[in-house]
Amino acid sequence: MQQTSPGSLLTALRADPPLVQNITNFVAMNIAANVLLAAGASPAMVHAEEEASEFAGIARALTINIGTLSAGWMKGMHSAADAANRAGKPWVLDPVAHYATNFRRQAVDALLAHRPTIIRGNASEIIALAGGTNRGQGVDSRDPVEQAQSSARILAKAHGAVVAATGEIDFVTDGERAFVIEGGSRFMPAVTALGCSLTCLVGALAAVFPTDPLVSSVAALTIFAVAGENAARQADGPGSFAWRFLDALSALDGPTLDRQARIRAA
Ligand SMILES: Nc1ncnc2c1ncn2[C@@H]1O[C@H](COP(=O)(O)OP(=O)(O)O)[C@@H](O)[C@H]1O
Ligand SMILES: Cc1ncsc1CCOP(=O)(O)O
Ligand SMILES: [Mg+2]
Repeated sequence: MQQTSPGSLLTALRADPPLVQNITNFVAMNIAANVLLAAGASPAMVHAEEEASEFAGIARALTINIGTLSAGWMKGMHSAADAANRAGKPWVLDPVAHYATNFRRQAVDALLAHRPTIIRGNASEIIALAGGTNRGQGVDSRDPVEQAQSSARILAKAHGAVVAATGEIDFVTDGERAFVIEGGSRFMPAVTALGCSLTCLVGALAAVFPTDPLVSSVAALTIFAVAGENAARQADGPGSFAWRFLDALSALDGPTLDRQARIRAA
């Protein structure tokens, strides 16, 4: 097992569970916290403007998601992103349905000014963020990841961030290097907030290996791909898939992850 393989990073996460602050949405809070616990991390859903920046000083990584945005939450997001940057900690942006309304578009523009370490979105969100025409509907993607790859590369260069575009396959790039990760299950987009939960896991892996957020992002995407594949084997539909996914995440170990990983340079 290489020192930076997904399996070795999962083992490192379990050995020293990172505290991850998530400013996420009402839909995602519960499942995302359970996903982080099943993976072995310590989640904390902390968004109030009175404490968000103080907490960012304690946590090893921060994730910000605009899924159920309101004006009060924006203040917490800005102060937490500032605090994470000042402390040199990685933070991840999930621009949920940012193309849907002016409020969301403006919020994402303002958050991008804080220079996220990693941006994780579905294919439609990544295409739209780079100014392309997308077919997304609300929070749901309707574009193939293949079409988001050039957008992801453009965004990565423009914002100095790692950019992950997810869907049936996943694509991740820092603007120079790029990888495709295969796996997962058709049930995944049928369970709400799994993408939001993945964003939180991307934060957890960035905390474990902050020196190379592309490598840590590949690990997080691979963990989801392999756990999703394993959970789907016995799932009857989205309901049983959801609990089997948590079980598959918690059962996954480093060597198994590396054995099942399907990652290729792109
Ligand atoms: N059709 C699919 N087949 C396999 N995995 C999928 C599929 N659609 C999404 N996924 C996986 O589901 C997770 C969430 O991605 P996605 O659905 O793109 O995000 P979001 O929930 O933000 O729209 C990722 O791990 C992705 O690889
Ligand atoms: C349904 C919904 N509505 C606002 S946020 C949200 C959850 C979106 O989760 P995901 O982006 O992971 O599909
Ligand atoms: Mg999403």
